[in-house]
Amino acid sequence: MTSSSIQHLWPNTTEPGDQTAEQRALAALRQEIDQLDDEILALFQLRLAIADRVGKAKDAPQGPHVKLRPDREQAVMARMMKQADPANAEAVEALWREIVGWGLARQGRIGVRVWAPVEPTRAFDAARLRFGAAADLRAERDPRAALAFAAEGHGVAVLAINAGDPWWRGLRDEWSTLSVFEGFGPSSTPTALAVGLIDPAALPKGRRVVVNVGGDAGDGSGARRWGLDTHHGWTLTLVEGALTPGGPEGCVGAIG
Ligand SMILES: C=C(O[C@@H]1C=C(C(=O)O)C=C[C@H]1O)C(=O)O
Repeated sequence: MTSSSIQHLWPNTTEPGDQTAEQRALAALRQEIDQLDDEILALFQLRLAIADRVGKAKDAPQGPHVKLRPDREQAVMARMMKQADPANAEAVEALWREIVGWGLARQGRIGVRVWAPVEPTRAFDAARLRFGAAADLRAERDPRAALAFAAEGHGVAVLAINAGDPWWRGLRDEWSTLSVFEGFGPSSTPTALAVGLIDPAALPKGRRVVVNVGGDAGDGSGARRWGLDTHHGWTLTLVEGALTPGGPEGCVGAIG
């Protein structure tokens, strides 16, 4: 095929002068996007390199904790959401979760084991949104296997709050090194919790998760409490207020 016949088939793609005003406007906008993409790419790669350096500056994995820092991630997300145009809030949240997820992956990809016997895709989707594409997500059939995975420091577990298996009781005894650091659910009352070997100092600020033996009398402070589950005298509760993780109140984490 000769070049003249190509010009004949696509007459408007040859010379800029042959383009319509609409095509020129479109090309100019795409050029703007290309330039922005170049800037975003340069900044993203710079951010990844800095996340790498942050990882090297941390104690983990020599220490007992995973490199994930929920309090820092909470602060990064809050800063971005405060500045974002409300019309873009959903897009900014999803994108920054990805950005932070890849920042963490620079320090070692995180494994996530999900146990959710009812509506497993819902918990899986929530975990994917929270930890991003960089995370290695897998379903578990047994909550104990997910907890063991987290307790061995390989990654974190996302577990449904399901009366069929009150795994959360174990956070007071055999899994006491693990902390709850995230809640997932359609409302502010979570239906699944994320647990991991999180440095207690790095737990998010906000509502505390409490596992109590022998009912939920409260601590007398009048702090608001939301009961999440009860099983044979054990309760799983959310409490507003700064209880100390590992303290006698039975505080096993925080979900912000
Ligand atoms: C970069 C860090 O490590 C991880 C990655 C983060 C990020 O990319 O912003 C934030 C918290 C950590 O989970 C950090 O701790 O600051």
